[in-house]
Amino acid sequence: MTHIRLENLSLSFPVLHGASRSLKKTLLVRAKATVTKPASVGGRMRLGAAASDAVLVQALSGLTFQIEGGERVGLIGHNGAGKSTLLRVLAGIYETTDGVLDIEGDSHALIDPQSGMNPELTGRENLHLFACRMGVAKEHIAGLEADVEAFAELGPFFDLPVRLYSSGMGIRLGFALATVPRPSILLMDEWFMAGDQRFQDKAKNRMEGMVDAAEILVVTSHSLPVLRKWCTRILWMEGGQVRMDGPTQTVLDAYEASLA
Ligand SMILES: Nc1ncnc2c1ncn2[C@@H]1O[C@H](COP(=O)(O)OP(=O)(O)OP(=O)(O)O)[C@@H](O)[C@H]1O
Repeated sequence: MTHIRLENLSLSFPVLHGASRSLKKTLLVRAKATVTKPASVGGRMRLGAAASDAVLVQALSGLTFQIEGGERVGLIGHNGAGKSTLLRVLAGIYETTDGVLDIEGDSHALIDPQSGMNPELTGRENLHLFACRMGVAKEHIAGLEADVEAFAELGPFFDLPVRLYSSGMGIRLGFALATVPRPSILLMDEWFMAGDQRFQDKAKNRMEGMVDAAEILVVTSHSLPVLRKWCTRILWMEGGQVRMDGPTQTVLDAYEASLA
C-alpha cells in the first residue's frame, strides 16, 4: 500500500559559511535565549552541543505523521518554516540522521524545473537525455518528442541550446518533461505556478492528469486558492514542526485568521 510515514524526524543544517566563525562569535555573545527565540521568519536557529558550539539551522524538528494513498496534502507556513526541506527529504534529496522515514511507492519530485538538464544541449537533445534516464522504450520516444515539443511551444528555440533560453522558456521545457512520468507519489514545489498566464492555464490541465494518476500528492504552496483546489489535507508548518494538521478548510481558515 502506498504510504509515507515519518516518526520523530529532524534535520538541521550546520552554518558552514566562510564567515561562520565571526557569525558564531556574534551569536555567542548574545544570550542563548536570543538564538533560540522565534524570529520574524519561520526558520529556527540553535546552538549545538557545548563541545562543538556549532550554530545550526533547525529546519525540521521531531516530525511525526502518516500520509495514506488517496490523500492530497498541502504544506503551508511562513518563509523558512521547513516546507521545501520536508519536500526534499521526502524526495530523497536530503538525508536525515534523526528519526524514521518510511516510504512505500515510487515517488517523483517536481522541485527544480531545470533539474537534470544540460544547458549546453538543445531542448530536443535534453528530451532524448531525459528519455534515456527515464528508460523510455525506443518506440515511444517519437511520441514523447511530439508531445513535449507541442506542449512547450518553443518553436525554433527547441533546437537551440538551453543556456540561451529565457527563464520562462526553461520552465516550459522543464515542466513539459517533468510532467511525463506517472508516479504513485507526486511531490511538488510551487514553481509550477510560474510562467505567463496562458502557460499556467495549459500547465494546470497537464498537471491535473498527473495529479489524478498519483495516489499521494504532497505540494508546497503559498497560494491558498491552489491548496483549496488541490488538497484534502493541510500540514501547517512553523519552525520546522507541524503547527496544525487537518482537513483543508479547517487548517486554511485557521491559517488565514492567524495572518489577519
Ligand atoms: N541548504 C540549506 N542550508 C542551510 N540552511 C537551510 C538550507 N535549506 C534550508 N535551510 C534553512 O532551513 C529552514 C527551512 O527552510 P525551507 O526552505 O524548508 O523553508 P520554506 O518553508 O520552504 O520557506 P519558503 O516559504 O521561504 O520557501 C530555513 O531556516 C532555512 O534558512
